[in-house]
Amino acid sequence: MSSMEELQREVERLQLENARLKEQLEKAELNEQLAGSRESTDPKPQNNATDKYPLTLEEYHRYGRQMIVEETGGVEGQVKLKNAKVLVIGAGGLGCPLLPYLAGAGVGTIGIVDNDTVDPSNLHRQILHDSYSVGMLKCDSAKRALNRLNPNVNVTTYPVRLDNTNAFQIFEGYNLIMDCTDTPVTRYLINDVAVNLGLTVVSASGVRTEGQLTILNFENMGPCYRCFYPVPPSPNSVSSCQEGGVIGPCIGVLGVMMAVEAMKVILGLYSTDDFEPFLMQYAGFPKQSLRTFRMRRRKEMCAACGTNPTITREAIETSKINYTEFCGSRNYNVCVPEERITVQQFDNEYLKVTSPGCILLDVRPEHHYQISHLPNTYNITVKSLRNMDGSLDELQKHIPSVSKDSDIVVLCRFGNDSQLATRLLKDDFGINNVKDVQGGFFKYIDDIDPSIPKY
Ligand SMILES: Nc1ncnc2c1ncn2[C@@H]1O[C@H](COP(=O)(O)OP(=O)(O)OP(=O)(O)O)[C@@H](O)[C@H]1O
Ligand SMILES: [Zn+2]
Repeated sequence: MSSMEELQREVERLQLENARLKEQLEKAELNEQLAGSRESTDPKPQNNATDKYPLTLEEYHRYGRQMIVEETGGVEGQVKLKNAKVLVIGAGGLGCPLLPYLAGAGVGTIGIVDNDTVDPSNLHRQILHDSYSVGMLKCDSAKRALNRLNPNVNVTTYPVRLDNTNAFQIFEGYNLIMDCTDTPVTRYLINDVAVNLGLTVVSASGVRTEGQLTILNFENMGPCYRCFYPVPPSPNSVSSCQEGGVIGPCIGVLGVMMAVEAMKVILGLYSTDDFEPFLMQYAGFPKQSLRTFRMRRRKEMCAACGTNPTITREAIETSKINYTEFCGSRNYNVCVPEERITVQQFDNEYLKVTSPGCILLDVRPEHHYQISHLPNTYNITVKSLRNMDGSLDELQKHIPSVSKDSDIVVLCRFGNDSQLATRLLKDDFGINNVKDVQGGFFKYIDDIDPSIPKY
């Protein structure tokens, strides 16, 4: 392990320790407050739970509307919710709508894992946070909101990145895991740790206008994530919210559906006899639709939950299982340094002076281009370029002046797609003088002209 990794581990260990100590302090303070208020105002508390009434009067009042729904099992169900310990990983697009419904329903203990801080671009969908929590740890912001919603709930925060070394320690003590994260790397890790500990996982994901939801390793007998996806998706096919965008209420619906499934698991509405593995797919656009597919049972050969598992606790904790390697990463670095220019060079050599015959090509999707773009640029996406199969005639339909001798500078959002486009233009179209702008349009905005809108 490099010294940087060691330092990172140490920082995470201390953050965990810090979270635990803060928790203890808060509990001690709360107990002191309660003792004080009992002494002064209520020497003989009337509303404590008893054998006859297992909930406090306040709890009967608070949860009355859901207790009278027959499916919840009334008071018995409410006690199950109170005793439940649910760990939510990710307080983002899924975690934000999920968490208040868990707290509101009276789930007694909620753990939240997230190392990220609130960014203004999160707020259209991560509505547990608000404009005043920008810059705060999402864990702290979420905890503050949940405490206000329902002070009966015990909220523990883990402001760390979940990884091979801390996952078992964090999961132990919880009876249900909610996967609200956004990358295959973390999904496989959560699955494998949950399988090893025999924990059920409610898992969802979504991007743009759609998403999906399932229950994994139900009661340690249902199929796991690896039964469904033994090999990870190609890194090029995985799109994040940052790249693909996301509609707030569409991902919100999935977070809320996760809360429904969590309640059903806790209340015992699924049993090992009748649980049928499923995958629910939701689309918000153009018409809202919800389809549920029946899935296969556990795979005997599954590396995690099968009869001879290779993904053991030891293999995970000693990092024999390398999730980043397993899931792979995109190879964008397809241009050599001579094919790349900095945003300063771009500004000085191409924008400030008129270089005759030079073509500026922005390869972002059209609706991105419409939000903001530089003057005198053409807009053709990488996909469209690829579909032209290297035909200069096709390219001339969009850029009439283009020839094999043209001078082309390519620009995209972050400087990844522009490299792919540079390769296509040089290798497939045979245009010799093509350069890509490192860091893309956003780096240009950051370093040269911050008055242009960024999204
Ligand atoms: N391994 C992990 N450990 C802790 N938190 C994680 C881990 N993986 C993902 N998360 C958290 O899960 C949340 C996922 O939220 P979401 O998918 O809405 O994306 P985001 O990262 O908040 O936003 P954007 O993709 O727009 O930058 C994030 O808050 C992220 O920090
Ligand atoms: Zn499996």
